[in-house]
Amino acid sequence: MSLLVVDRLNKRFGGVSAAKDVSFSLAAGELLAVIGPNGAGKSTTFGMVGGQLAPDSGTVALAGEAITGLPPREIWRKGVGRTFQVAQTFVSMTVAENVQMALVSRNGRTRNLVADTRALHREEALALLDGVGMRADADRPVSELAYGDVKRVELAIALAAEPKLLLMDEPTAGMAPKERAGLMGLAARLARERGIGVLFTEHDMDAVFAHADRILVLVRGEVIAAGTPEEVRGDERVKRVYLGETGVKAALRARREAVAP
Ligand SMILES: Nc1ncnc2c1ncn2[C@@H]1O[C@H](COP(=O)(O)OP(=O)(O)OP(=O)(O)O)[C@@H](O)[C@H]1O
Repeated sequence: MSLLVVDRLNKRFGGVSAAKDVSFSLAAGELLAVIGPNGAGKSTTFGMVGGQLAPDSGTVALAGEAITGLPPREIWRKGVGRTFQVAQTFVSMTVAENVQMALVSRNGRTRNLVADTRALHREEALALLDGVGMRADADRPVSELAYGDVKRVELAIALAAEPKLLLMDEPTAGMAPKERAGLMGLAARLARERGIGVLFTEHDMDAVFAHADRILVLVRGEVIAAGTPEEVRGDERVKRVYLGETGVKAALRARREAVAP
């Protein structure tokens, strides 16, 4: 059974069709990239899966259960996590405390006493930080970290909720190219190891073609192509409207580098 099934979602904003019969599915442990030019409907599609936006029509099902139009908190409880929202970290707290807060939240305990949090779930938090290569920085305040390291901590925070599905909205935005490849590679490895389905948007085509199992191409709210990186790369319509010849060559190079031993 697919982990996520999105069936004919539609959303209009006034005269603009931001999503037109958008359908796709995603398996556990699979990475699906949603790409397309500015205004293609990527954020709208994410919002309808995450609960921030109610679709005009269509359905979203997670592990066979309808979640269409539920509030974001309810969708989160059912196992849909989101990464890379800046507000997710508390900069005055340490790296470990941030992850501990997420673990407390997952377990549904009260967050009233921050002092208690310092002792709770410490070992589990350290194990998660180990997984993202941030164990050595556990007791530093987040405010001291480099941007790329904050992103790693955010990934650990997202994993603390034990999501079935992770929504990653431009995870590498604002990062240097080398850091981008590292972060996406890490997210891909952890998702596959843990059987987490990942839906991500990304403007960096190198990151998309190197790490996505499948790619969905949106243009003006419509899915114009969907398939493996190889299929999408070879799609004439995609080449014409989006990637262009330069993009296709860059994509080929990124894929070669990612699969090289
Ligand atoms: N709240 C809104 N009110 C009115 N129009 C909106 C709203 N949200 C999105 N739109 C419009 O819907 C279309 C799709 O926007 P969306 O943000 O989903 O695109 P996107 O692919 O995420 O773009 P970007 O890559 O620039 O983030 C655009 O034409 C946009 O102007």
